[in-house]
Amino acid sequence: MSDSNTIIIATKNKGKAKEFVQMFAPYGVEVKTLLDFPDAPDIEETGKTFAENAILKAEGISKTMNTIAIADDSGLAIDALNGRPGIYSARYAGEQKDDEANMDKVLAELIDVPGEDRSARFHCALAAAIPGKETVTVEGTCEGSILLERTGTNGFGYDPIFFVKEKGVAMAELSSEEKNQISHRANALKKLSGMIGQLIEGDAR
Ligand SMILES: O=c1[nH]c(=O)c2ncn([C@@H]3O[C@H](COP(=O)(O)OP(=O)(O)OP(=O)(O)O)[C@@H](O)[C@H]3O)c2[nH]1
Ligand SMILES: [Mg+2]
Repeated sequence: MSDSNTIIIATKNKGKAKEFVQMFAPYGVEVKTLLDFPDAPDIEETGKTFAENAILKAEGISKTMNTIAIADDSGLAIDALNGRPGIYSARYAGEQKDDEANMDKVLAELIDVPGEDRSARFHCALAAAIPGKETVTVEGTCEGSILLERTGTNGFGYDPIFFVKEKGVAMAELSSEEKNQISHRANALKKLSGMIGQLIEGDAR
């Protein structure tokens, strides 16, 4: 199905796909996503945690495509909203998964919340499913807060309204190289880096 230096990421999200392509490049690994396999099934995200959903997606795709698959389940947890949108981040403003509508909803909900109470963090769970082996799950976070208005044009999702504590700017003001060093996704992937060799298609079988 693919070359030996290829990893399948079980995502249909274009923003995530682009980041994984860049993050795996230093390992000499080519990334394929479900955007390359339009007939891949939609796996229902019925879990109660990021990790449960990542496992459902990784194992679902690994089984149907008979391949190693890594899935990402991620989202934004806002303290003043008791952790919402959390695992519902993609569809927060409705089934259409509209980033602009999702940001508008968050900004409206926080309209009366002052700066010091707008703390938030991105979460990312990655699950790596290898046929015949136990699925491995890792998690990463990125701390920050919710800005009063959109700032910057890079990235995807909620990046324009997320202030990155470590960098002192909006996530959408970071270049992709900068985001991919400090993001929740990058922090999770660092924990998988020791098993990249095993995850390359073909090596584990
Ligand atoms: O500003 C952001 N910067 C990020 O780095 C980021 N990572 C995740 N998110 C949000 O969380 C949802 C994931 O939901 P999710 O894990 O179910 O993915 P998805 O449904 O978009 O695609 P898939 O991977 O399931 O195919 C996404 O749609 C976004 O709204 C992000 N927002
Ligand atoms: Mg999803």
